[in-house]
Amino acid sequence: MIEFHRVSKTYQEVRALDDVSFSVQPGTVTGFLGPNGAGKSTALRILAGLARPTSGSATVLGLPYAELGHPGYHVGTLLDASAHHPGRTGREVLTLGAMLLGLPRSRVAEVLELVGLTVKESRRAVGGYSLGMRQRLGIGHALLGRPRALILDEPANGLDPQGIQWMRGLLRDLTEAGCAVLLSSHLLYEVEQIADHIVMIGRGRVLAEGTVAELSRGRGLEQTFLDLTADADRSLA
Ligand SMILES: Nc1ncnc2c1ncn2[C@@H]1O[C@H](COP(=O)(O)OP(=O)(O)OP(=O)(O)O)[C@@H](O)[C@H]1O
Repeated sequence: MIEFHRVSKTYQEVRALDDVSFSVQPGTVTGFLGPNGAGKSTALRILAGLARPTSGSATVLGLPYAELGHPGYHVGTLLDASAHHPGRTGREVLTLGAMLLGLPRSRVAEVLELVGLTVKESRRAVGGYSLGMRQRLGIGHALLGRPRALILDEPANGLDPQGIQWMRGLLRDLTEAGCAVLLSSHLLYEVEQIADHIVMIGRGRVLAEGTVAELSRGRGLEQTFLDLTADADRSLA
């Protein structure tokens, strides 16, 4: 459902992505893990049509994002939880999103409930939201059109343990309904709790992919991650 095929991206001197290929199947959560600067956001931005690959292709439902008709009905994106205007209320942000998609206002109330924001909170300006509340709002915004694919950049940032548990439940419900979820993080523990499948990236290259059990190799995901990213650093030093 989500497919990266030999994607490379170069910014002047920096090779942010180097021949990246992997796919995300319907009904699964894929955790996209990598240290700072590994290329995660670049890959997700390319998938969401916000940056062009230097070569290769990234598609959702077989098409590049820009070629999807009514993308909000197919793909939900959360790339920056702080992207919304700080002076707007959470309810206004969702209402504008619903209007753009031609959805009834009743969808706003449904989404608020889905992401656990109260009526009172929804009437406050987003500038006064905690990071966790902004993440919930951003996830709600991504879900407005009931998309079949979700792209989430660092959605666990700022969520407390209850928030992580809530997100795990939400993503489980979505994947049971057939949704494909790609989420990036450098928070290993959170990804381990949430993802069915993991793609590890370092220095713009896919270092490994598989289930948590496969990648843990009996020594834990964290050790695998540290070893692989150190090897990638050494090979490019
Ligand atoms: N617009 C840009 N112009 C120049 N270089 C960029 C640009 N965007 C990203 N880069 C570089 O590309 C590389 C990958 O960055 P990217 O933000 O994709 O990594 P990341 O894995 O998301 O990191 P983090 O976990 O810190 O958010 C970095 O070296 C970064 O400096």
